[in-house]
Amino acid sequence: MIRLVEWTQSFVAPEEIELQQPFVETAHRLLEQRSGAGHEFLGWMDLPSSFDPIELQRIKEAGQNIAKQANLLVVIGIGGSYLGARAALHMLQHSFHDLLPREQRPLQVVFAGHQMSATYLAELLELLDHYEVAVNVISKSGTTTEPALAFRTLKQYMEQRYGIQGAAQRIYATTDAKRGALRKLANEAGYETFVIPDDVGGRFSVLTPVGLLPLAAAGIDVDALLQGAKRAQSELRESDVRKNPAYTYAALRQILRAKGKAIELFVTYEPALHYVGEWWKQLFGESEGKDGKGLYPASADFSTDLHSLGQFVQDGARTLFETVIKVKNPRRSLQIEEVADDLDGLNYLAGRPLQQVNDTALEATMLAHQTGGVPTILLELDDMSAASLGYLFYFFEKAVAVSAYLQGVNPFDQPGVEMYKSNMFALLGKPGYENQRERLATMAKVRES
Ligand SMILES: O=P(O)(O)OC[C@H]1O[C@](O)(CO)[C@@H](O)[C@@H]1O
Repeated sequence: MIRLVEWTQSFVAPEEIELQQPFVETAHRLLEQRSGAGHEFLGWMDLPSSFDPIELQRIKEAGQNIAKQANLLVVIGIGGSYLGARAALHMLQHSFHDLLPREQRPLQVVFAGHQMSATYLAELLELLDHYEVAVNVISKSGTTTEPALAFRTLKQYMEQRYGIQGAAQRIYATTDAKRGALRKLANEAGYETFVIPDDVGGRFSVLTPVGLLPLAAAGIDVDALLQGAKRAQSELRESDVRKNPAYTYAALRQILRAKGKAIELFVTYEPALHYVGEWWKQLFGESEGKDGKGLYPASADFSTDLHSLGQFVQDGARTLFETVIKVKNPRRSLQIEEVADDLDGLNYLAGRPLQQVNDTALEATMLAHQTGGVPTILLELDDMSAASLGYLFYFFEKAVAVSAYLQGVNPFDQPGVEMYKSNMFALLGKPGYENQRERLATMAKVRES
């Protein structure tokens, strides 16, 4: 479902990949034997094959229930508790889902809690009265400020509108089995709850209820998603770097990093994959960007961004390589028509599928960027189905785990995210952060002087 089609061999020779085999073998063993750094967070590896069928059924039923109760589902979460569902909906639903006639989109999903913008939240609140609303609040820790604040506001809205009991029947909480503020609140309020397993970190949680419940509510085939991931789980077991495309990709990235490429640009030619790029950025950024190491994960939508970033990619600082996703069989096709006057001079393309032009743009760009000193890794995704997306999720999860081990870091922690949070708590005056507040005040004075 994903194939590694080619990479720029003038930058990385096949023998260089083979030389990685002993290191890949070690990384593979660390994963399979569950003995590497962060091994307590390897639950994602078996999720597709070991998902509890009763729990899956409960998720699907809750999804159906949401779709009956509501025509608007507000999904509250951030990072790994947000991006997977958003990526899947954006890729699998109609490109103009929001514009479809009402009867063709029985349930609309919107997101909140993925930032702290008052404008965003206030304008969302303004619209809610026009819909029947349900809420899925998702937080593994239950303490993340952004979703917690959004939920405080939404909970109040729901209770005022539907009453405390009525609101409780329309609020679904996805969180830790036992710990955290959200678990406590959900238990006390009597919400239906779903568990994010202890051994699955946020950015690896798309195939848990975190991703599956909103997707089930939106009518996405979650069985197919899991089936695709299951296929990846069984096909990406091979320890040979030449035979396992996830490992070839991991090795290529690390070789390119060692050659001074500091930025990986995730490129798609299908706008529907835009949020897959956003999901991918968190997966790779949080897993690898630590101990002063890592590739900076960036993303771009081509050919759109060729007309904004293209100049830099072709000709700017030579610190980039690209990972390009080509969709082999996109959802739709469209033929370019011949017109009598040919005023736009495009008749030379008449009779050809528009997709052919898109594919040619991809090829032309790869050649141009290679000439400009930008290596490319080309991945091909079969199609834009739920099964292929499930495969893609698992492919990148496996790749990042091995890549991070090759790089010598723990793929499953994110210590660097904490500093902004604790600084913010100190500046906001949260009890317990008084010392830090003083330190920040001193820093501010030094800056002013
Ligand atoms: O689900 P939670 O615990 O609210 O965390 C959301 C996200 O925030 C982070 O902890 C980073 O701030 C991510 O790792 C995580 O995916």
